[in-house]
Amino acid sequence: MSSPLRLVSQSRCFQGTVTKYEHDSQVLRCTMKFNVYLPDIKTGDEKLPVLYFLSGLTCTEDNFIQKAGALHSLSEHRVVLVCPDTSPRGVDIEGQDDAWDFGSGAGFYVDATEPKWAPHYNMYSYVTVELPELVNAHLPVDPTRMSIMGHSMGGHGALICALKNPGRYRSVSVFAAICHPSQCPWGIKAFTGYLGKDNKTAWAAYDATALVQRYEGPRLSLLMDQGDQDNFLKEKQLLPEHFIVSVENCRQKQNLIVENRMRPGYDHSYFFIQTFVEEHIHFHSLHLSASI
Ligand SMILES: N[C@@H](CCC(=O)N[C@@H](CS)C(=O)NCC(=O)O)C(=O)O
Repeated sequence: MSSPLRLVSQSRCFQGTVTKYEHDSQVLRCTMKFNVYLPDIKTGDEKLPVLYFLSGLTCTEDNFIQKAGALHSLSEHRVVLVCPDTSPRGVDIEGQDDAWDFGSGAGFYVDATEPKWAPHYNMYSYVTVELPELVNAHLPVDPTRMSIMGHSMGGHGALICALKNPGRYRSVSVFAAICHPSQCPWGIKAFTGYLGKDNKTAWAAYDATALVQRYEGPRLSLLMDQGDQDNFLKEKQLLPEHFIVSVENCRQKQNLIVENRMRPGYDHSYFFIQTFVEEHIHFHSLHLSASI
């Protein structure tokens, strides 16, 4: 059987390769691209741990892999990186390109229920089911050693993927995550559009601050980084303080190992990510290599 993954481009980088693939997504009903960094495989049957990175608003599969400076560290720690896009592409939905914070480039990692968006905007199922199944089937990764990280909207995505799937991810880390989407302008706009204005139960099911309070599952390690000069923090788009209060109120808080860092002077940009990304890769590598 031929592979569903079509090779778009490939470049060597440190002791490994960056490859862009294209495939026909069933859950998004469109052609999607994603990037993979694969450290060199030493023996034929070797399987490496895998880290998913979810990007923020306006991003594609390229931002993190090109701008974060993470590949040297991934090569050293021998961890595979998978970077998906942030929304369905090339679909025909009226208004999808009207705003930078909704529609194209802003899928918000939910499965839409509003009829206009539901046929395509299913980024939650894409990043938690369809993409990992493809990666596990066609790349040399160990499906039992999987972690997730993200930035901004992708930080929200990483948190909900981990919290909604206890035990699936070994660790989760975020840069400047949208932590309480039900109560910030970006999240309210996205949830209203994709899930419906009055569907507050569905909103809570995709909201890290609501989900973490009810978390029941094995120990989960979370690393959170936030710059104190981040304009979106000042505009109350991110609300990490709400998430931390919810962690404190979780009945099983002994199972949530949260390290929350405020970084003086840093903003929301990839310069901030570059500064701390090695610490995140090291954090994930420890969890991915631990025997459990
Ligand atoms: N639309 C605004 C803000 C978008 C923005 O800051 N996006 C963040 C994620 S929320 C990002 O990662 N942008 C892409 C980049 O910096 O490479 C702009 O373009 O200035």
